[in-house]
Amino acid sequence: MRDIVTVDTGHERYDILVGPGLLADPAAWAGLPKAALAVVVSNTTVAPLYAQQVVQQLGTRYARVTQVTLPDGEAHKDWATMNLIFDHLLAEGADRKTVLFALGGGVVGDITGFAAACFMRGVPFVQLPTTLLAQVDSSVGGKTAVNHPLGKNMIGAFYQPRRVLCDLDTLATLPPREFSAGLAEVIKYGPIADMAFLDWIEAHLDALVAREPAALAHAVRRSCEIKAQVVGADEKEAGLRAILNFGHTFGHAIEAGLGFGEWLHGEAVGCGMVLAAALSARLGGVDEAFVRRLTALVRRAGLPVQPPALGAERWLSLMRMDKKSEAGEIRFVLLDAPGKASMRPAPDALVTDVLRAHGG
Ligand SMILES: NC(=O)c1ccc[n+]([C@@H]2O[C@H](COP(=O)([O-])OP(=O)(O)OC[C@H]3O[C@@H](n4cnc5c(N)ncnc54)[C@H](O)[C@@H]3O)[C@@H](O)[C@H]2O)c1
Ligand SMILES: O=C(O)C(=O)C[C@@H](O)[C@H](O)[C@H](O)COP(=O)(O)O
Ligand SMILES: [Zn+2]
Repeated sequence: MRDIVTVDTGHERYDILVGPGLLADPAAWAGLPKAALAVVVSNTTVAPLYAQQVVQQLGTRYARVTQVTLPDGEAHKDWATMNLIFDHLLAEGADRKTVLFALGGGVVGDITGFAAACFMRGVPFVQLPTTLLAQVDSSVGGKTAVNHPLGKNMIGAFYQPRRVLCDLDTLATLPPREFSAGLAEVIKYGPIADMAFLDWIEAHLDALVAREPAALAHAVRRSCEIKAQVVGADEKEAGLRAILNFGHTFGHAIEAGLGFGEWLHGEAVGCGMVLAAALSARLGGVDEAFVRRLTALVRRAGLPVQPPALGAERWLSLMRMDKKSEAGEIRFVLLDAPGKASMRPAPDALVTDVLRAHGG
């Protein structure tokens, strides 16, 4: 049993397959780009778990299959790690048709996608996401990047994958903290786009945490549907796509401010959504009851709701680095109403007041 969600940007079109057993299902691999060489990019944690079945599938379709194993962790989402992929591709005689397969979470997916965008000015790549976060968000939509010490995802490209295979079975080995981090991006889709989905998440959170297959399948499929629709309408974030950044202006400041890897991306986004909702309430978009509702859900998902105490000036300078800022003005994704969001500036005094009220 599998679901298919299609991303259509107007000039590129690809399928996201969602279901159990996809990595081992030959049908899921049919029709991928032809090449002499396929390269599986993974990391030291995921490769021992899943690379073998991927290599086995690819071995029936490509003359040669090689592997690059990257160090694990957000702290390694950088230029030096991406260079390991280029070193491998050049040493193995890769050409313009070589296909890269990103096997892992969002870190592997973002680095591999960016490497694919750059190598020989662009080679095809396929996303094989193995975390909840990667299945509901990062593998879809073509945002690829590495971090810079001064800012999150600062160097990157929009570059779409040829296919996304969300094998739900891989989620069985995910540590609970990482699973919670993925729930943050699932929850995100409710306040910004679909309040019925938020109701569903609240009602099925226990089933999700227990990783019940039907609940997981629905959460991944619905998340991908919402993301595919937004990306299809605004691939390069001219406007609408920014709603997918709800909670991220605060969240990325936490990640960069504490040093990448201290808080997980999903943890920072969960807390960031609470702050962004509180800021929205101060500006009249939602009421305090909605902020309490979202805070309770984020907490129930096992995510932090109290930001680190970075100090007002540090918060503001970190958030000014955000890619949505223009001419030094920070722009937040705020809720105009439950289920509806847009990008706007907010007065610094109000932002620091919200941070202070939450202990930041
Ligand atoms: N491109 C986008 O649109 C987008 C969207 C959201 C997040 N992101 C990025 O994604 C990254 C976060 O991704 P993430 O949460 O997947 O983190 P991650 O890639 O670091 O993976 C989390 C941890 O789980 C391990 N892991 C992965 N799959 C596993 C499995 N099946 N079993 C056991 N362990 C497994 C990984 O090795 C890692 O230690 C951040 O860098 C974030 O900026 C990008
Ligand atoms: O796909 C998008 O657009 C998003 O904003 C999804 C986010 O969850 C993701 O963390 C993304 O990488 C953030 O993008 P950035 O442009 O703020 O770096
Ligand atoms: Zn995110």
